[in-house]
Amino acid sequence: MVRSNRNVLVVSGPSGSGKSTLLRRLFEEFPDRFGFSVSHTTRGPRPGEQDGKHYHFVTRDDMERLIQGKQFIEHAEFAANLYGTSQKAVEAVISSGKTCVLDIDVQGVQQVKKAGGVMAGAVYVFVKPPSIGELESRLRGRGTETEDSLTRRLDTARRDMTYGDTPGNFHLVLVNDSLDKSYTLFKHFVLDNTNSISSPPVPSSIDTTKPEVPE
Ligand SMILES: Nc1ncnc2c1ncn2[C@@H]1O[C@H](COP(=O)(O)OP(=O)(O)OP(=O)(O)O)[C@@H](O)[C@H]1O
Repeated sequence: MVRSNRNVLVVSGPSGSGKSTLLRRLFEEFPDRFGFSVSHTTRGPRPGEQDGKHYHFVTRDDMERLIQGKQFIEHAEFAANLYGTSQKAVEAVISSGKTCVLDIDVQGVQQVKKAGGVMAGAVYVFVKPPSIGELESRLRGRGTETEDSLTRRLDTARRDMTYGDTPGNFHLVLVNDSLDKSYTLFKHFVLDNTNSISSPPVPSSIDTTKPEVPE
């Protein structure tokens, strides 16, 4: 059951399912209500990137110490660098009066569910494509993938969809078919189910899962 903290919204789903597209619209429409947390990374800053704004830039030693101290709700290694989201970074968004949005992959979801602390009672949304074939054409259309990376993303997507479709893993499973329709459903679900401390999530007509998220 969602117990207390409705100020954290986790959005997950296969790469290319449309998470960024839906969240971009949400942030545009409600700039004061939602915020992303600032991640930590051990990679160096790129030109124009500011510490504390784009990332918290830290050494690997410092980051490993923080991980040992359970300061991170999730972390992962990409291209020989560590990346992660700290409890404090999420708290900072909530303290500013906003719902903190985490756009994370399924592995990240599995980690944050074990994190406790600021994640207790977070709301979980899974965005899925109408089909794997449609996902492939969107990823091709986005123009960001090589044949290799496309094959990897589609393999991962099949696994992610099994996790997303498992009852109890998400409060809302949203099939992103028509973008306007999906955005409207997403927006209403999110507005109804975040920043409201006392009541459990309202099941949506397209919620194929029970409103229960195992810890
Ligand atoms: N409902 C939709 N109908 C058609 N195309 C869509 C829809 N939603 C998103 N797209 C397109 O699909 C592509 C993938 O969307 P997007 O980049 O938002 O996915 P994502 O889940 O954020 O992926 P990643 O995890 O890789 O960042 C984009 O080109 C986007 O414009």
